[in-house]
Amino acid sequence: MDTKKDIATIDDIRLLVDTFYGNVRKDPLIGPIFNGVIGNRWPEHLEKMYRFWQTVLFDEHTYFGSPFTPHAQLPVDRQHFDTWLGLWHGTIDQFFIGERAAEAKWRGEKMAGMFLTKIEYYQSRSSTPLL
Ligand code: HEM
Repeated sequence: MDTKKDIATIDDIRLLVDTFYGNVRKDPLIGPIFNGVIGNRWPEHLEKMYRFWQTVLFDEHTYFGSPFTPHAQLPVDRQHFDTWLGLWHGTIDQFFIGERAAEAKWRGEKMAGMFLTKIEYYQSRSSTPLL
């Protein structure tokens, strides 16, 4: 029997975010990038990401910031975003099914696509982004 349910509470978001970044940290391609920048600030990053997804999925505005800014100068390309998305979709599917689960995947895809487009734009011009 399938006991999966939709993403419905902040505890669901915590479970999703904690498991996802646990997988991210262990990934050989993107793990070192995250760990290198975040270092010992993981609790702070996770708290921020709970608020980010709470804002995106539940329309409860607890996240304030500019999501793209910390990504602008990262040494990443399509492969890194594909890895990120593979882990994101895989973690969602591990626990959840439903409309919000589908929206979380779709939002992840949209943001990853937008970040990649901007990063490639800056890289192709070797310019410093206007933040
Ligand atoms: C390979 C892909 C990615 C890498 C390597 C990456 C890396 C990072 C790192 C290192 C930070 C922390 C910066 C810091 O606190 O010093 C960060 C923050 C963040 N990331 Fe990503 N990220 C990736 C993809 C994404 C995607 C696809 C999303 C959106 C769905 C996202 C959303 C965010 C948000 C909201 C923050 C917090 C921004 C703030 O400080 O307000 N990231 N990311």
